[in-house]
Amino acid sequence: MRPSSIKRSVGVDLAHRIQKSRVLLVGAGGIGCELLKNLVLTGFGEVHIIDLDTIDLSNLNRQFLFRHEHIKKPKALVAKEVAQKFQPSAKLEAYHANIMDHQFNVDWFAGFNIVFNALDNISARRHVNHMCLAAGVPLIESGTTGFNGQVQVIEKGKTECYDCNEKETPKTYPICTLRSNPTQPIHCIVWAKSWLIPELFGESEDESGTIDSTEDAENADEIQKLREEALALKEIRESMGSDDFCRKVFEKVFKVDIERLRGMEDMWKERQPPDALEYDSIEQDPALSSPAASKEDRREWTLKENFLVFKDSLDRLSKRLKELVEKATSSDPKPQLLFDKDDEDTLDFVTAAANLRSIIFHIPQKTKFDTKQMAGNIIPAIATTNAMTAGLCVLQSFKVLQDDLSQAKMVFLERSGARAINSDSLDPPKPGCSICSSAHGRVAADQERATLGDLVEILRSDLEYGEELSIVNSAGQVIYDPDLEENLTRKLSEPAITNGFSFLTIRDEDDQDQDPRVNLDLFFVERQEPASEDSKPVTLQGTLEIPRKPKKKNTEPVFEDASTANGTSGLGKRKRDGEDEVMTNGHVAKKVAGEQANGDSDDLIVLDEEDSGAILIDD
Ligand SMILES: Nc1ncnc2c1ncn2[C@@H]1O[C@H](COP(=O)(O)OP(=O)(O)OP(=O)(O)O)[C@@H](O)[C@H]1O
Ligand SMILES: [Zn+2]
Repeated sequence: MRPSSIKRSVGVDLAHRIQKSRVLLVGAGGIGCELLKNLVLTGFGEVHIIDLDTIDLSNLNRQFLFRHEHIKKPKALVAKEVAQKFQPSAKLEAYHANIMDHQFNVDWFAGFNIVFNALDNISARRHVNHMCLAAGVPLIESGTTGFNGQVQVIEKGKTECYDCNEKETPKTYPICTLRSNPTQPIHCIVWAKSWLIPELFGESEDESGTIDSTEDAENADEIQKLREEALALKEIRESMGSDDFCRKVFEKVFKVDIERLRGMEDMWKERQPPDALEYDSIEQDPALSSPAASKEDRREWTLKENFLVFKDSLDRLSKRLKELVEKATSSDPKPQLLFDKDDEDTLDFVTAAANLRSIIFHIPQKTKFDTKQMAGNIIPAIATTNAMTAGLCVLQSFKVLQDDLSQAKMVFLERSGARAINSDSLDPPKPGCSICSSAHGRVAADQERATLGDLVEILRSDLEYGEELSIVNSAGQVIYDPDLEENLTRKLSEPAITNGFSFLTIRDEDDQDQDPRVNLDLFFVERQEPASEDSKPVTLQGTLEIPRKPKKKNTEPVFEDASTANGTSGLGKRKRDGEDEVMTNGHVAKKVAGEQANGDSDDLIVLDEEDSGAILIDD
């Protein structure tokens, strides 16, 4: 749009504010491409775009800034280049990087007037939420799932933050369902994707500690058997590349392991026992078929076709791993192949292996197309939902630029209700939210010298903390408390201490009658004044006020909402947690002394750790 048209549409004052603003767009995917186009055409003065990914064929149907010739190029750079053509005078900056890198520190965030989130995972969203709160920059958060979309305006101290409401936890499946007693196609798909592929081409569960027999006494025997099976597969893995590798794998997972399960008669009182497969009889079946069936992704494959695709994809993956191993030097991490829905070899392998297992357990098979959706946790992305959501983000940003938060809304897009677009008033911050009720400060630390002890000293001398304080890093690990003094001499630059120079949370553990302070999140930044010889290794930057913890809950709204709440939204506001439990960045803190704390393993396989749009399939 020409500047004169923008002025006519939104008025001179807002047009001026838009033109003067410097905004950050995080994510150049489905929503991000639409949003960048909107921002540029609306006349936003300066737009910075960040995305860590490169363009994939599957992005082209909706991420309209990208074309075939851009495949494998960085999304952020191409998005900038293409959007620049819409508005040659726009000032655009692109970063092919992870927004969670420590170079994008709180001072960098503070340089923007508004941040727009167009992300696809919870951890990056939470990170940007936290940085924006600390930097005091308004955030427009958005997301879509199929036909549903949501836009939320977040401002420190005025509205709920992204973390005020608990997020859905990822779907997990008990190990025994996956490994011994599958009853649904998804169980076989997750077995192939999250167990068989890692066992053959990645880190085996024995190395990663996925199975823990001590956790579950009832299933201890069965879990011990599963561990023995995994060890036997590890031995077979040694023969990768040999002529009989495929036969050995097949006979192990589709015959020997199945016969053992079939022998456990108690398990099959209520359902048909599994039927092991015979390699030779399938191979000798004269039925006309070939691995070319893998090209037919909408049709169910026959037993023989699954067998041939299994053999062929196992061979392709074995060759790929061999090449990686040959290229790797001794200092490189151990090469491995991981499942990726856009990687044909792993998708063929998962489809065929899952179907063979389904045949064994008398479970319906799935086509390659369906397997891709299920294994990739995909809900089809709808271009129109992304476009409408991106438009709503810009409309909400106008309220922020006009300092008129009382007019800003939580907006929902949905297809099922009476109206496609519904809105709700913004709620004030949740008093129990550990992210937005914290105080935020900045700290500079000399990478070479600064120790945890230096930081503790500054907290006591400059901020008058008492003895009872604890420090938790951004991974949720307690790195200091009065009983954990051994870390005091360790450098802040150690990953196990500061977890990548992100931020540390200081907790005042004094009793209630001592008027303890709220949690303090200290974000690492560059030193403002140049370091001199006598400058301390750790220095607090800027002024810092740390409020005292409220004596009783205060649920009064911070600002009045002038509008009437719209009750027609089927989505409604997100579930409230209503809990006061002190959590750090969503994790209950674990202590770290000496080496990095051991990750607690449980007897569940996580279907997808980070995904925000997981399909919900009941176990
Ligand atoms: N930590 C991060 N830093 C920078 N960009 C990120 C980060 N996490 C995710 N992104 C980007 O956010 C964008 C989200 O876009 P979208 O939801 O359309 O996902 P997609 O990966 O492009 O598509 P799909 O997942 O449907 O194949 C992606 O381009 C992704 O690379
Ligand atoms: Zn909050």
